[in-house]
Amino acid sequence: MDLFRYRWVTLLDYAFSTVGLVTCLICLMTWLWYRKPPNYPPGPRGFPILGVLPYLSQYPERDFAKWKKIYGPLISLPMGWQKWIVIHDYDLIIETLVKYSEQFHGRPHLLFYDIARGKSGGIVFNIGGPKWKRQRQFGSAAMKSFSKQKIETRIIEELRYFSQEIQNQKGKPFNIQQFLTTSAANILCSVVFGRRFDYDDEKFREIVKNLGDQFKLASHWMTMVLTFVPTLCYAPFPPFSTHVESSRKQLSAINEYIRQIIEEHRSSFDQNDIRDVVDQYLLKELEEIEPNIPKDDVGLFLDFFIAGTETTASSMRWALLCVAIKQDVQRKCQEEIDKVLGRDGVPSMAHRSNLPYICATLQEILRFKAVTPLALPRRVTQDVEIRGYHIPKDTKVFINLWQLHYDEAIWKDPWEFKPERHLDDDGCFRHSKHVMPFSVGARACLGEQMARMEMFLTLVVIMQKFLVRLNPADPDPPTFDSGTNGTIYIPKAFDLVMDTR
Ligand code: HEM
Repeated sequence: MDLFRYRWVTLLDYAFSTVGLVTCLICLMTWLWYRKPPNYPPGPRGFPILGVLPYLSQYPERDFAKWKKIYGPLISLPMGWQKWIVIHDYDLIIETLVKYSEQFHGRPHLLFYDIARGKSGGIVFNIGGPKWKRQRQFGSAAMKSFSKQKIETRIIEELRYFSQEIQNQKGKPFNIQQFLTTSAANILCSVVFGRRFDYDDEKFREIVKNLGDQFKLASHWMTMVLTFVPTLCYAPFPPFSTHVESSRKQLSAINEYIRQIIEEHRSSFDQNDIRDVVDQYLLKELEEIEPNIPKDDVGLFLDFFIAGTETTASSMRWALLCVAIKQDVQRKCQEEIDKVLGRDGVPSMAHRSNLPYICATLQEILRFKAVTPLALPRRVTQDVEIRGYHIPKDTKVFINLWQLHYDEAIWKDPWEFKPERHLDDDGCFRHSKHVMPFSVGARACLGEQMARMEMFLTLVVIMQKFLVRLNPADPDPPTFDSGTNGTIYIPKAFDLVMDTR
């Protein structure tokens, strides 16, 4: 009997001490969680471990903008275990990204960034520092070595094939996504690799599809879970392991494709005849200016592909959705083009000054439907003081471009699609520094000039040749809000009817 009682007492002792220990641990974790570093920017505290994640909707940039109204333009957020800050307002964006560009030029370690980064680090996902600076300088010089004129010629050439593909649809409803992505990928290929590919080239189609799938994967809810609770990536069972593995497989297929193109260039390389960006790279490699990049690493070229294809193609899809929904805007674009170019004139960048309404429409599309509402995340590379707040090294940073584009202090009726807001009283186009889809500072988009040229010429060609309508038979027609938010904000799939004018 005594032995029985003794066992019970011991068991109860164990139970009480375990509960006590767990309670202490939870208290300690909660205390650690709620303790902010001294002088840290204000912001919502969220829940222990999960931080503010349970509060976030599918539009985190809109949630952040609501918190900005409570806490001010510089807010701190716990996202899972990670500490983030969010920067709002034009002045603060310039102060941090331009004035303190050295401190704000890093990129964080995030799941898909780590997968895409490769051995050399590349440009887009590079964590920052001297390796990034060297590759960015090379990328920037290589792009500049192509005159605007040359890039323009390649874009116009590609748009001929593109228009033909659209004409081949003969006014039947179709999804334009694949054509826009192929066109954007081809424009990049002709500048970077010196060649384009046919729209029905099997291998190229597969690569373009892989690229699109990468963005779909990055927009998947699982990516959000793995990004903010990265330990789950090491779980050796689905869906965690399969999610990461699919991304790796797709990227390695694209890498292999690029590697082959570089090898072909290497075998026909002539330093007196530099044909494209790859040749520029081989020249540098020969001169041993870039000795730290392993010869088999194609990260830099993969970056151009990832950064330059889906962004431009999705921006154009938003553009077409906007003019399909706003037929009055489409009509004004067409009237202007008819006056300046007629139905058969070949458009060029020189026509820009005579096409103010087209320029205003494009700027409105980039404001209203920026595919990069939170730019790309940055990382603080050294401790820094901003407006009296202390931001420790390695803090992760969101730049809320969406809030700038919808700021009621800057824009009247920001929720309306109104190209006219970018015209002055004489009907001349007014460039706005507050429309910033390419971001600013040391890490601003390297392809801005090319993307702007591509979007301008593509919109002019489409408006000149086609009438764009939503599919009248679509039971669930797309709206301005039919988008999915992930690495970039892309429109959901929709069909268009495009009749020849
Ligand atoms: C409409 C189309 C595009 C948009 C909206 C866009 C936007 C952006 C944004 C927001 C960033 C991040 C900037 C930051 O960290 O602050 C970026 C980076 C970058 N973009 Fe673009 N981009 C577009 C097209 C292109 C094209 C066509 C290319 C290639 C030719 C390109 C190449 C790059 C590169 C290489 C970076 C990385 C820069 C770095 O980290 O140093 N982008 N882009």
